[in-house]
Amino acid sequence: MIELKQLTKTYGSKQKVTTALSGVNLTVAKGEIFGVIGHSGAGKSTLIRCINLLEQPTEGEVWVGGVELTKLGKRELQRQRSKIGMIFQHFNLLSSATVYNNIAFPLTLIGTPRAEISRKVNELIALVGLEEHRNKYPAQLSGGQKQRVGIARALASDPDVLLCDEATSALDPQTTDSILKLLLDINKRFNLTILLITHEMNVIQTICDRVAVIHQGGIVEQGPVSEVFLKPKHQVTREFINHDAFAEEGLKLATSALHAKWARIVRITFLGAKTYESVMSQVVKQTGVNFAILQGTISTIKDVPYGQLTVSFEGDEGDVDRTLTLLRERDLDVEVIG
Ligand SMILES: Nc1ncnc2c1ncn2[C@@H]1O[C@H](COP(=O)(O)OP(=O)(O)OP(=O)(O)O)[C@@H](O)[C@H]1O
Repeated sequence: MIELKQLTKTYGSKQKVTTALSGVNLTVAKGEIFGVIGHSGAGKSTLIRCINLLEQPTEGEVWVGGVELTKLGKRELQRQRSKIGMIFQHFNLLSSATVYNNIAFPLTLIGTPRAEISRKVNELIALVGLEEHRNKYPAQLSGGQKQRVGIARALASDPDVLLCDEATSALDPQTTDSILKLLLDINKRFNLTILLITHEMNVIQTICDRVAVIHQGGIVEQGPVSEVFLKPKHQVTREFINHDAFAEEGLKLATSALHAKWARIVRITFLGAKTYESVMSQVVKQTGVNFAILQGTISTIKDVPYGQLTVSFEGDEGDVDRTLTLLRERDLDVEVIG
């Protein structure tokens, strides 16, 4: 649905050139929710603005819905852009227009008949749950309600693609959750392709199918969210996931407190239904080794459960090796880390 080929964007003049994007290749499938995560200045905004050509790429191609946007003239580009909705971190609403008129705005611009506008806007107001607020102005709304108006406005022209530019970054965690649920709902309901940029790992984990990590204008890692987050390869990805220095410190402390003279420290990753199975206890019963849990997480990636345990196995070396083999045979990912 979206394809970026060797996308490069530089700013500035010959004296001082800033390369915001360098040779980016990315493909987003129809109906997918694709997240791009990166630190400040990594190139996220530039990337998303290049997709609807709000920013003109310096080199490379942008394809949306099988059409190469970078080749189009002004009028045809305008037409294709109507199929790409966008929402923003600071909502970008018209402060002097009501909720109803903000949502109606794109339809009014293209001369849609009044009755049709009324039907469509009422439908969208119900979809985003703002029935009680239709005649209010943006200043009378909370952040979450403003973003709901932004989403309804973006959907007014029945887009195939929705671009989300840090859409929840200005919202508190609870409101963020409700907006993410709404995005997930419209993705499923309309099979809408969503590309979002964020610096929040929680956003990716909650709604994205695939993720790309952007650093210094290049994609350093991409793939299904579970793969990238459970087996991060690049340092920047690790920073997003491996989070707190506390986790590392905690592991060091736990390791130094181990009683056994000999222990093997292992990170075990469970994905899907396996997360809730009693595989560990069955295997250690069989091999007779002891274990201590040093660290652990059980959570979900989108709606798939996963668990990650750091465990120290103590006992006869051969028995511990057999334990690891049996765990691998039960399809768990087992990584020896110490
Ligand atoms: N209009 C501009 N003129 C010159 N340089 C720019 C311009 N816009 C962005 N840049 C530079 O391009 C690089 C990427 O910026 P961009 O805004 O895309 O990053 P970002 O990942 O979205 O950051 P943030 O999360 O802070 O918004 C930065 O070095 C930035 O300073």
